[in-house]
Amino acid sequence: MTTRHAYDAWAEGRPEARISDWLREISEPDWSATVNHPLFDALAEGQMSEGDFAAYMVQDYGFVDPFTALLGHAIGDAPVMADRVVLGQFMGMLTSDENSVFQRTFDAFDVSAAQRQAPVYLEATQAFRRLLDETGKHGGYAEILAVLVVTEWLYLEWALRITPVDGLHPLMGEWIALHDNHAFQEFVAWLRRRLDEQAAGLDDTSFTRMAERFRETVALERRFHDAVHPS
Ligand SMILES: Cc1ncc(CN)c(N)n1
Repeated sequence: MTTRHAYDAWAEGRPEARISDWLREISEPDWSATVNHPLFDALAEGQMSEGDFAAYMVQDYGFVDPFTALLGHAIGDAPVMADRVVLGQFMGMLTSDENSVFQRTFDAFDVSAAQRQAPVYLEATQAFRRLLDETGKHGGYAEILAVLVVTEWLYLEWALRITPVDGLHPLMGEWIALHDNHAFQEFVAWLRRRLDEQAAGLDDTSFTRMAERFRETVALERRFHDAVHPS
């Protein structure tokens, strides 16, 4: 199911076939369960308490830390300067605008020093941290791109799906806007294009490993959001 042979069979008769579309399709039902997660509806509808939002952001900062390191690996492993430029620009946004939303959320919602310095991470957060760490250290560029495509494309999709209510807390609005803007859409389109190109050149074993990493990341996204927003 995750082999190049399976992809070739899927692509036959589809002139517009893209590896990233196939990866997404073989990651169902976890993909749609994450995009349509009730956490994002609660967030957009103003139904999420400030405490729950802060708790989600504490767990998500536990994701963002090794995610930033993963992006560093991507910049280092990229085959060309043009990729380093795009990834470096995203790194700039992540470590400035996005980091600032976390810090201001922790300040605004009185997240304690203990929770900031030594947070207790849920099992799902710990599993995600391990995946990001392992992929950065051992995965190689195509596998790293597979993880980045999942994490960013999923966040773009839920952000495009929801409509924030008027009067939403400004920090919640900022969190949504970070994932629903033109520059982010362009970045996700670029990530998908580069994954399609890199995956096309992989040998069969690396191709399967990349596809499994993609599916594993989608499954972890679902698990993470189920854990931070149990229904
Ligand atoms: C768990 C998770 N996945 C993805 C994203 C978007 N970078 C995020 N902030 N958190």
